[in-house]
Amino acid sequence: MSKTIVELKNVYKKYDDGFTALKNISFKLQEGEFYTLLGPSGCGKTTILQSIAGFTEVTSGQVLFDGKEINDIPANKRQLNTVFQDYALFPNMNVFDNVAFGLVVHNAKKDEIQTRVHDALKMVQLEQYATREISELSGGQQQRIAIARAIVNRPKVLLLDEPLSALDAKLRKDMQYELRELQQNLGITFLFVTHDQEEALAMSDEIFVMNKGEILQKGSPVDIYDEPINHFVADFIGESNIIPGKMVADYQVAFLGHQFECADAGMRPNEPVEVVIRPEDLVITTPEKGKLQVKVDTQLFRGDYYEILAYDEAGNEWLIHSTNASTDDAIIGLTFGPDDMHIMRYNETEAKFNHRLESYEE
Ligand SMILES: Nc1ncnc2c1ncn2[C@@H]1O[C@H](COP(=O)(O)OP(=O)(O)OP(=O)(O)O)[C@@H](O)[C@H]1O
Repeated sequence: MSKTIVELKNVYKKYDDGFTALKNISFKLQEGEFYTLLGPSGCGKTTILQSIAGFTEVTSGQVLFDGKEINDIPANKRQLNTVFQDYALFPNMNVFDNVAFGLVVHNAKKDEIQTRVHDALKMVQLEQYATREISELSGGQQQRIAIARAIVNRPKVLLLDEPLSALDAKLRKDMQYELRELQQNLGITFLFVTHDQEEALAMSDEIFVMNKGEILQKGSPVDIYDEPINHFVADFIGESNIIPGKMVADYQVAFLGHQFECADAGMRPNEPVEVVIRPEDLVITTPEKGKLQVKVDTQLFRGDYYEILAYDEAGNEWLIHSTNASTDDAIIGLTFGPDDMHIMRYNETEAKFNHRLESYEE
């Protein structure tokens, strides 16, 4: 049974100018797991990290570490470390001295510093770079040194604020693999911040989706992708077609003048809903065989699939991923199964959504 290492209970943060950056944030981080705070710019991700790190005071609520409240414990006494977006390395020190810095400050013994710096550099595969100057390293190597510097103190929790955002696309992908592997090898809890949904889906055990100072949904990448709680989450996580409809009865939804069997239940008869269908779940067929007919507008070749943009008669936009090209202006049929549709209730909270899901899955 894993243990809770960090917990936020009903945390609010109001800045001096009166702006409320965090509204009633509660979550638990278990030991050894990889968590991601995901949301658009300005939603409060960094403010959460700073509240845990001790760089900002919360206005109300509790921050707990290992079961004890740490609201009044200064940042340098907290058993965690932060990796910043700009790495914050010391340019006038070499790699060894950068990584050793935290240990030197804590008056560690010389041979212990040697061993621990060596171990940390080995972890990030840069042990042969100890005497290099920071300016002689690539962006990816500097990133790894920043991580080595953070793990040398063997923190129980590592906070990472958009640590990959300065890297180019290819290196960023490589570093995603490396970071995930490093986290698994170290067994440290990672709390990672990003506004990149692909990065969050690829790396995390659990994602907290945020918007405007609130956590809208918590869950595994698969849960969040397959069962988004509302329009914002469905739209923010991956691409989706979101069509207004109504729930006729349990497992029966209607939209665009047709009724379809679906996999959702627990709503009022005729309740207005939104139907989410992911572009990769739509299959193109002839207009006669299709459950819906749409007219192709444009298409883009994306390497391993075509991204096809089409419109239905009501003017709704449909995004379709297909391995076959289509023809501009062609009328095509679309098919999809009951499990390819996810039904969202307007204004449903995460707690109510989970309760509804449990009630009909039992
Ligand atoms: N010192 C401050 N005083 C007033 N408002 C602040 C202060 N620091 C941050 N904010 C505001 O709080 C909100 C949340 O900021 P935060 O940096 O946590 O967002 P974020 O999700 O990390 O954004 P980004 O992805 O752009 O880094 C923003 O609207 C920001 O303008």
